[in-house]
Formats: sequence, C-alpha cells, structure tokens
Amino acid sequence: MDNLEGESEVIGPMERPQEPLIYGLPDDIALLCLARVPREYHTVLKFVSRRWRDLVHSEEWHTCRRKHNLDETWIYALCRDKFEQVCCYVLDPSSSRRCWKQMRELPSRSLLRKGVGFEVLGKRLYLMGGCRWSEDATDETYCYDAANNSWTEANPLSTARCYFACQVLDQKIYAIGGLGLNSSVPQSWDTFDPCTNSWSSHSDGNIIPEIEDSFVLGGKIYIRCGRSAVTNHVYAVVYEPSSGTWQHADADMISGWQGPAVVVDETLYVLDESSGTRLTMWDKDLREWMAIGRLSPLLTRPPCKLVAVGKSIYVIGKGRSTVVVDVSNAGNGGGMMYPNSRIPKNPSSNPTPALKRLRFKATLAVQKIDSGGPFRLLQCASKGDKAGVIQELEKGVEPNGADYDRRTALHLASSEGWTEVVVLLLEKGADVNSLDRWGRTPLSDARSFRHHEVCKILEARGGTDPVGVDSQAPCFEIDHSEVVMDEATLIGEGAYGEVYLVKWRGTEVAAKTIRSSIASNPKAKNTFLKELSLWQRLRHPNIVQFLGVLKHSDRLIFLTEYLRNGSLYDILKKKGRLDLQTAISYALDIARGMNYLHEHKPHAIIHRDLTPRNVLQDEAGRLKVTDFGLSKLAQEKDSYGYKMTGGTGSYRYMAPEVYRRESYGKSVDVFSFALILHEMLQGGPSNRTETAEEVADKRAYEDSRPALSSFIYPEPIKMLLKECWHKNPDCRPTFGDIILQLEGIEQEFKNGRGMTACSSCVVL
Ligand SMILES: Nc1ncnc2c1ncn2[C@@H]1O[C@H](COP(=O)(O)OP(=O)(O)OP(=O)(O)O)[C@@H](O)[C@H]1O
Repeated sequence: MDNLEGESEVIGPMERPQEPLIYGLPDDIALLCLARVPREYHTVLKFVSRRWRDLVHSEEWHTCRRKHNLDETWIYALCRDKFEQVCCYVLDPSSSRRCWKQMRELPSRSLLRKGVGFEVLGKRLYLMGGCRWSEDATDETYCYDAANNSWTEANPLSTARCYFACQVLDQKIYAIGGLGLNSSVPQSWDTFDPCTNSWSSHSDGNIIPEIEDSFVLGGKIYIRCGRSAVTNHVYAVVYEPSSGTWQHADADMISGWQGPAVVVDETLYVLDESSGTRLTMWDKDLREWMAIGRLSPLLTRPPCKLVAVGKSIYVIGKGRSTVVVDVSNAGNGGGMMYPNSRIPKNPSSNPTPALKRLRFKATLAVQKIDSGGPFRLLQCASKGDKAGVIQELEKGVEPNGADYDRRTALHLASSEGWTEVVVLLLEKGADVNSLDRWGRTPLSDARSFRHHEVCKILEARGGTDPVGVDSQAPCFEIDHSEVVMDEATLIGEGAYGEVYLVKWRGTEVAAKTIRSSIASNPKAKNTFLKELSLWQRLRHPNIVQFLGVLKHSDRLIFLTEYLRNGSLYDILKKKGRLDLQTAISYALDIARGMNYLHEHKPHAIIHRDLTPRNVLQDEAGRLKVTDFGLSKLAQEKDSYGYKMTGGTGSYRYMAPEVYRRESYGKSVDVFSFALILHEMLQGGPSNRTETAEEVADKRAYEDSRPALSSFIYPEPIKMLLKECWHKNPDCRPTFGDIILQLEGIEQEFKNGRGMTACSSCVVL
C-alpha cells in the first residue's frame, strides 16, 4: 500500500490510467476471481505484475477473502532450536503436502530471548517482550505481515514484560501479567488496539502470578497458574470485559483445567498430560468434565500445545510432532482415540539425543542379564527414540519380539555400535571372539561398521577379526569344493538369474546364479560385487544373511541363507488375505529390516526394489528383506541387456518419483512398503486388470492410489498407508516412525480390545 500511494504521487492517475487487474473485467469482479486463489499460490500471484502484488498486500484483498469465507488459517509455532534460539514454523493445514516449514527471517534481537509473547491478530503475527539473562524484560514488539511476508518493528508494549499470557479478545491483543521491571507488572495487563495502533495499560490485584495457560471462552479471558503440588488445586481467574475486572472463575469448570486448553465452537477442551495424554471436554449443560479419549503416547510427544482450526484440534508436541483430532468425530468414553491425521515431522530434524537411546538399550540389557534370561535388544533399538515409549517400558511393559542369546546379542551390539551394551555383555561373560555361523567375530562386525569405540573395547579385551572385513575388502569367498552343486534344486528365478537350494558344508543355503549377460560384463560384474560386499557387512534378524561368493566358479554365484517358506509373494498367493494381526506383525518385520538399512552408516542403504518377492520368510515365520541395492544394476537395463521391472512386476511398488525419473531418496522404500502392507490386507495387488506399468504411470501422473475399504482397513492403518504413499516424498514417515505406529496398533490389539473398522473412526 505504501508503494502504491508513493507511486501515485510521482506519476499520478491522470498521467497514466491504472491498468485493469484483468483485461476485459471490471476490477471488482477481477478481485473476486483472484481472491479465490489459495493462499499457497499468493507468492506466485505477486510476481505477475506490480498491481497484483500490491493487491495481494492490501487490506482490500484481505477483507474480500474474509467476507467470502475464502480466508485460510495457517498455524504458526514459536519454538526453540537446539542452540536455544527462537525459531518459527508454519503449517498450512489445508495443503495436500502438509508439512511444518521454517520461517526464514525473525527479528534478530528477539532470537535469544525467552518468555516472548506470541499472538495473531487478523493477518498479522506479533512477537512481544521477552528477556535474556543479560537483558531485563523488554517492551519491544515486532509485527509480521503474512501478506507481504515481512517483519517490522511495531509500537512497543506499555509495560516491559516477559513470561506473560497473550490472548485476543474483541480484536484486541491482551498481554497479561508475567514478570517485568517492577513488582506491579504481574498484576497488570496491556491491550493493543490495531485501529489506533496503540497500547494501553491497566492493573488489577486479582491477576494471578506465574500464568501457565489461558483461553478465551464466551467473550471472557481465563488465565490459570500452575497447580499446587500440595493440594492439587487449580487457581484461575476470568476477565469480565463489561466491568474491566478480573474475578474468580467457576470452580467446577476450572477443576478439570489440568493441561493445555483450547476452545472449539465455544466448547472447552483440555489435554490432560498427567498420565499419558487424555482429551477431556467441559459440558457446560451438565456442568461436568467428560472424557473424550486417550491419544497414543506413540503419537503425541508432551508437553503439547493445542490449536483449534475449524472443528479440528491440532495437538503439537515436542519436535513439532503433530496429530489432528476432529472433535466432531472423536466420540467419547475415554477409550483410545486415533487422530484423524498426523503431520509428518520435518525430515531434517531429529531432536532426540543418541545418548538417550543408548542408555535406554543398556537399561534393558541389564534387566535381562540380571534375570539370567535371554536378551531383547532389537526392540529397544527401534523404540528408544520416543520418550513416551521409554516411560511405558520403564513401567514394566515388555517389548514384544525376539529373544537373543548372549552371543547373538554381542554381535548385534557390535554392529549397531551400542558401546554400553557391548561393555555390559563382556562384563557379564560374553565371549569376545564368539563366532557367528558365518565365521565372523564381534570385532569383524564392529570394524565393518566403523564403530571405532566398540572396536577399541573389543581389541582391548583380546578381540580378533578373522574375516578382516573392512569397507574396501572384497567379498568373502567360499571355496567351490565346499558347495555341493550337483544336487542343487531350482527354487526360483528372478531378474538376475536362477536361485538354487544347495548344501554348503552340510548346511542348506540358497545359491543365486547371475546371468552371463551381467557376469561377462566386467563393469557390471564389478558393480555387482561391490553391492554384495556391502550386503555382506549387514546382519539383522530381518535381513537375509549374505554368506559369500563362490571362488573359482566360471559363473558368478553367491550364497545367502536359505529361507524355507519362500517369499511373501508366494505366501499371499497361497493364503490370500492375511488377518490384521499377522499383517501387522509381518509389516513390523519388514519395517525393522528396512529401518536397519536406512539407518546404515556412513550411508543409508536404499532398497529401491522392495516388493513381496524380495521379502522371504524363515521357518519360524519371521520375514526378512533381501536383494537390496542390487536393483541399481537392474535400472541400467539397456547396458546389461536385461530388465528388472517388467517380469517381476516391480513397477507396481514403484514410487512416483522413481517412475518419473526424478531424484529420489530413502522414502521410495516407504512408498513400496505401503503397497506391500496394503496387499497383505487385501490378499494381492490392486488394479490387477492393468499392467504393472500402467499402474505405475497412473500413480506417477494421476496420483492414483489403491482404494481403502473401511471394512478391511482400520482407521490407524488407513492413516499410516496414506502417509506412506504420500505424493510428497518429504511427507512420508521414516521406518522408525512406522515401527512406532505399528507397535502402538499391535499393542492395542494385544490388549484384547480388538479393532472394529468403521467409515470414520476406529473404536477400540
Ligand atoms: N534365500 C532364499 N531362500 C529361499 N528362497 C529364495 C531365496 N532367494 C530367492 N528365493 C526364491 O527364488 C525366487 C527368485 O528370487 P530372486 O531374488 O532371484 O528374484 P525375485 O526377487 O523374484 O525377482 P527380482 O530378481 O526381480 O528381485 C524368489 O521369489 C524366492 O521364491
């Protein structure tokens, strides 16, 4: 607007008549058309012309959008990063690619402040007051205009304050109580009127100190201080605008205000975080608090903040973990409540310190060692990064999963780099040079993973490494004479060649033969051997174990462990649809194996070709992932003269970005995983009438996804699938997240409540 006025002074409307917004349309109609453009595209509009830019910045634009119900609510979250600096994130709840995005520039002076006030008024965001250890409370106020995406210094608060409450009532900002430069600040409040662009100050002895939470209900502001640790009493007061005074609030209503509160449609909701996270609602007619439901501790990361948008409550916890609950669908009764959706956290942020995870694993290992029983290490590895789960486990809930003997535990700990667990196991008598069945010692494992700390510990205790595997080492070679190839039984055929069941030193193993079109091409053979040497360093219960390459063979043949039950493809073909519990348990197996690959150091291993054919089952029923990394070769089909995707149908599981030949990352495997989980519950692939390539094409260019019938897919599984096959790769969860979600669902199932799927929610 300033620019527009300034410009008209120089040029003048008489000299150059203003161009219409859209040629051939009167401006008022053009404005109505343009105002319909969603907010995420406003930046694009601004680049069209100066007039359009000024229009998007103008109050007229804002008023027009509001008048026609076109205005959109975005959520802003003020956070503190690991360097204790203030940072602000924004979320567009209506976007199909919902993700928290960081706002670039914040006023530099407020970056290190604490106790800053933060409030939204119309299209403006206000950052008020705050203090630092080296700076008293300030009255500085900054204003962010969402329309032109810029911060400006605004009129300062009447009173310098920090750690105060902020609310908006009757289009005015209230900055209430907190701490300041003198003792009267906690009993005072300032109001900001945008019409006069000024602050005014007031005081009232009833305002409580140390305000912990606030909300506006029925045209009144409620504030409460922390609960008394002795009496558990909640103390709150309410502001009556008619008299301009603060009075004691309704005791019954306030009694349930035990956590962060939010108002939806003039109804008060509170998230009680005292044990787990429970959503409750104040029924003003019955004058009592009603339990709405519990949110899984796997999904929420307290302490949380609540924000209401329409009928949805956004529960935003640590690390901006966000779940959305639609209160019109939430039902009540206090049972487990599944959020309507979940906003994936920013993939780049992982605030959990590694040490915490390590300690947690060690704790469990100690428990198991002391009780003389076997160990359960893997579950700790995958669960350790969620505070909620740690608490749950510490309360004595056993993780489900496999037990490990001391030797296997030591091998696992060495390859995972669990220093403390390695020390514990050695102290408790584990053999430092115990060989696994592939002839490797814990030191071989630690070296191949470059876990230097673990290597030092093992070397100091006499650890040796007979295999001598390091990153440059060639593939472990197996003497041809040790393998009985004459009695080989053909068990399958894939893109690279045939697979045989053979005996190696008396043990049944799978021998994979590689087509001569690859083996005779030195470059291809080299790449292949490199991939195999990476595979040989991996060991995980959900990864098929690589054994070695046959030495002096005229063909390229490598051996892996033999999985008697065949592939998941065979299982689904034979059994059809799996029951929910089996599907979840299988999905967990795959996710754990994949998580191990994705967390591989120094570089993540991307499978690229995760399909039911590449998931095999052992005799005990456990699923293992195989053939990762090898698909890199298959993509270069022209040079090697063979084709990965057509025959085995990998196109059906291909992420859109791979099909479109765009750059891609780990999340391509998450996409494939979703289709496998979908298939397990459905009994086979969807769109069977179409060719695999047609299916992939539609997924890539028409965003088509398999149907999710409510009769088959319970709500939490639907949610998970939608997240995993999200068209934006950045919005897909990691396998670590997937494991947590699946474990939560599995736990609910095991608790005996079962799941009844219905169209809108899951009743547990
Ligand atoms: N280690 C194994 N133990 C038991 N059966 C196996 C093993 N490896 C492979 N198979 C069987 O052999 C079949 C062919 O395997 P292979 O890995 O060569 O091809 P694929 O996975 O079916 O297809 P692609 O090569 O395109 O990934 C599998 O479907 C499976 O039934």
